[in-house]
Amino acid sequence: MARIAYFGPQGTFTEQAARVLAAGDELVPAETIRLALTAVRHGEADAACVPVENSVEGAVTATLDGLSDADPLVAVAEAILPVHFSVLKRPGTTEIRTVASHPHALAQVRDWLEANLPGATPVASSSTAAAAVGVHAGDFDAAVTAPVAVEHYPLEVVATGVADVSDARTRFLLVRKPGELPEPTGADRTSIVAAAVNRTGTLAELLTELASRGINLTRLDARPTRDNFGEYRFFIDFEGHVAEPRIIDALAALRRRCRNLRFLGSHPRADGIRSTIEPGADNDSFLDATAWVDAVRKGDLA
Ligand SMILES: O=C(O)C(=O)C[C@]1(C(=O)O)C=C[C@@H](O)C=C1
Repeated sequence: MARIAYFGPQGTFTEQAARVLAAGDELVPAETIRLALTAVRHGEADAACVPVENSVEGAVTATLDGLSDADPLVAVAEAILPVHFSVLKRPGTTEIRTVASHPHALAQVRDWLEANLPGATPVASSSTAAAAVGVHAGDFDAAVTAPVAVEHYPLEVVATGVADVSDARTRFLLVRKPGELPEPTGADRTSIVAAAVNRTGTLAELLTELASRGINLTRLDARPTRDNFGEYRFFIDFEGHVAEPRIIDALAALRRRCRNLRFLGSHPRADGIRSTIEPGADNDSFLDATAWVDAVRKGDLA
């Protein structure tokens, strides 16, 4: 049985995602995203389940930074879960003055809190479940949590189905040390992090390498390189799999252009959306073009 570290403690949305991505495996909570990733790097876990992007609040920066620093890890699977929160309080609490949660969660219920708990001060916690632990310990009056949290902590439900945006979703990754890649399915996502040299037009040039090969982006985030103020690295997700000739061609071109390029994985998309293939940018066209050049080099064609 594989050992899967997840961003915990028990009762987070990430635990729910881990149950989808690693059904039947041993799930081990880690207090932070960084610790979940470190457990894999140190060989204490075979894989880690971490949140990567939310449809309302955007990138989970701790995951992006955690994947681009230290030893490489690659994503081998993803899950997308709907995100509706429960608000829980300590039994017997009559006045809610503080309400705690993960910053991503608080950002997704701002309107609800303003309308329903206008006097309460929002407080950031390391995860939604950590907020529930804090309420139980008496540190806060209420917590914004995943619906399953109430099964783990002896708290009282104030409200369920709380979400400012009704179809909010979070995407989670299962990451492991580089090794065998998942097979291509035609509905795949590839992720990279690219640091380009800091001069006019470099980001446009990187994106053009993808666009000119008909590769559709699914996400673009920038994070500071940290060593030089004003310099960024770009997290780029796009349709396709590293086993495909069109993607191989694009990655080789990016490798030439980047100061630093890290491959973060190719895996099936949770939503099953198949790659958009532009005319002339299908894999057969790339194979045919390479075969033509080979024939020219051998003197068989001109
Ligand atoms: O705290 C949790 O329950 C998490 O799994 C983290 C997280 C996030 O990072 O976005 C996951 C889903 C929700 O969007 C809120 C919080």
